[in-house]
Amino acid sequence: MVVKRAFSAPGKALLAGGYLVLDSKYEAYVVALSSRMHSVVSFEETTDPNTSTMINVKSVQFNNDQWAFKVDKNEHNNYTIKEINGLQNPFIEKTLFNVLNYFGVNKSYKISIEIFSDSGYHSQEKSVLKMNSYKQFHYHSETVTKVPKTGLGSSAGLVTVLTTALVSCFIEQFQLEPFLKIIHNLSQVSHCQAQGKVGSGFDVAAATFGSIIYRRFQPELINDLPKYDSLEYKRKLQKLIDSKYWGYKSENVKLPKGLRLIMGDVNNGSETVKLVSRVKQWYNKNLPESLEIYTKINEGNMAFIKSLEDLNELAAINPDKYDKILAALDNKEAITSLDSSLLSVQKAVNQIRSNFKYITKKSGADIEPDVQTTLLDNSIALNGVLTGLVPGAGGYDAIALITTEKCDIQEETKNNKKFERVSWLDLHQEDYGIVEECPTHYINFN
Ligand SMILES: Nc1ncnc2c1ncn2[C@@H]1O[C@H](COP(=O)(O)OP(=O)(O)O)[C@@H](O)[C@H]1O
Ligand SMILES: C[C@@](O)(CCOP(=O)(O)OP(=O)(O)O)CC(=O)O
Repeated sequence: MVVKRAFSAPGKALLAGGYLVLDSKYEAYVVALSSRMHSVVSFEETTDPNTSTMINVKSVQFNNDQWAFKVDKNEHNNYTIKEINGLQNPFIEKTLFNVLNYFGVNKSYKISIEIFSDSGYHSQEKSVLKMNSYKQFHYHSETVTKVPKTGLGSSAGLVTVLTTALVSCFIEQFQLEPFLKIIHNLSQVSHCQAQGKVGSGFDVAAATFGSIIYRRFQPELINDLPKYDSLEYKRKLQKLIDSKYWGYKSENVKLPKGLRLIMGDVNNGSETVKLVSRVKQWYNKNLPESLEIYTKINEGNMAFIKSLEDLNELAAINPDKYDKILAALDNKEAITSLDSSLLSVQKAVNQIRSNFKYITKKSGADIEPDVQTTLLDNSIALNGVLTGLVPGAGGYDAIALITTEKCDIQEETKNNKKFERVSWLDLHQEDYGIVEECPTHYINFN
């Protein structure tokens, strides 16, 4: 019998906690985005148990990209994954490798997985929009590695949603909720291995759990895994996923009512690795001053989180007052007349930005370069914009704004030279991480 299921997982924007989140003593504020990665999986047991499991993965939006993986066992009875045409996609390969070794499945399967990605992840230039009554996706004429990315975390979304699809094949009567932790832990392992580095993992955590306050796991958990082809790999992986203490925090949050996130895509290509290494170098060479700067940024991050909580509370206990202060923001009345919790958000962001500006000057890492400062300052002056910052590692890639829901940024910035480099992405913050979707919503796109 062929079983078909579908899942999706969101993209991310790290609003507070960039760089600091690499150290587990600091917390970060991560927003999940409405741009999602989707996987539709069909699986069946093969009638001949001696045939190898075959897993086909298709990403039709990217010039019909597809990979065919044959699953075999090595001399230690661990699973090996080989793309039979020599095609590369480390994110898919590592995901299959870890899920199969974790479950140690004994039967043979035929598994087909289709990947779809929402438009926010990639530049839509030279693409064609196809749709059915439920969903719409952009189709590109190039393979996935050739289409410019916007930096919303396509690989983290891919790994998370693919892990979910595979886990659903190997657990009878699979439901998401009880298995979210296993999915998260497996996805972190595969994503780090495919990236060749252990980052903070905030992107995989947001893909799994949605908008969260995040504190990382210890990188040694993943770094200490033995070599892929070793006798120990499977057992150590199972132990790591099931019984090691990970210690990460993923506490669900949402932006206050009436406020929304707007992402502006400025430039292609992320420089995260280079930026992180420059900041680390600066940090280590400049102790204890660098610690003081981090402490000030962390105070700003915590004040940012607290002021958003205060706004959530105000919206609940005094909705009339709350609506009035948001209305004031829409008309950009004198800033001083705004409520103290709105001012607190702005003050917290200023504290974060000014200290990152300092690091930018001292370290040579362009976290908030001058062009981005100008763009942010111009954006913050617009009606309905509460605050803005460079998300994640910063750099020239993107800006993130918190605005009122009424704010029509497209209209306000239309034909304005100050904003000619920005494309406002059509997305919003989303509470949820992985969700189950209906497989019939992914057919007959025209
Ligand atoms: N829709 C997709 N289908 C197949 N692979 C994808 C898709 N989206 C992303 N990937 C994989 O993720 C890689 C991009 O990951 P990465 O460089 O980490 O970018 P991002 O910052 O968007 O996560 C691609 O080269 C590809 O291997
Ligand atoms: C510096 C960081 O704390 C944040 C980087 O955030 P981005 O959103 O810029 O990341 P990428 O999508 O991986 O390029 C590194 C980390 O947390 O791993």
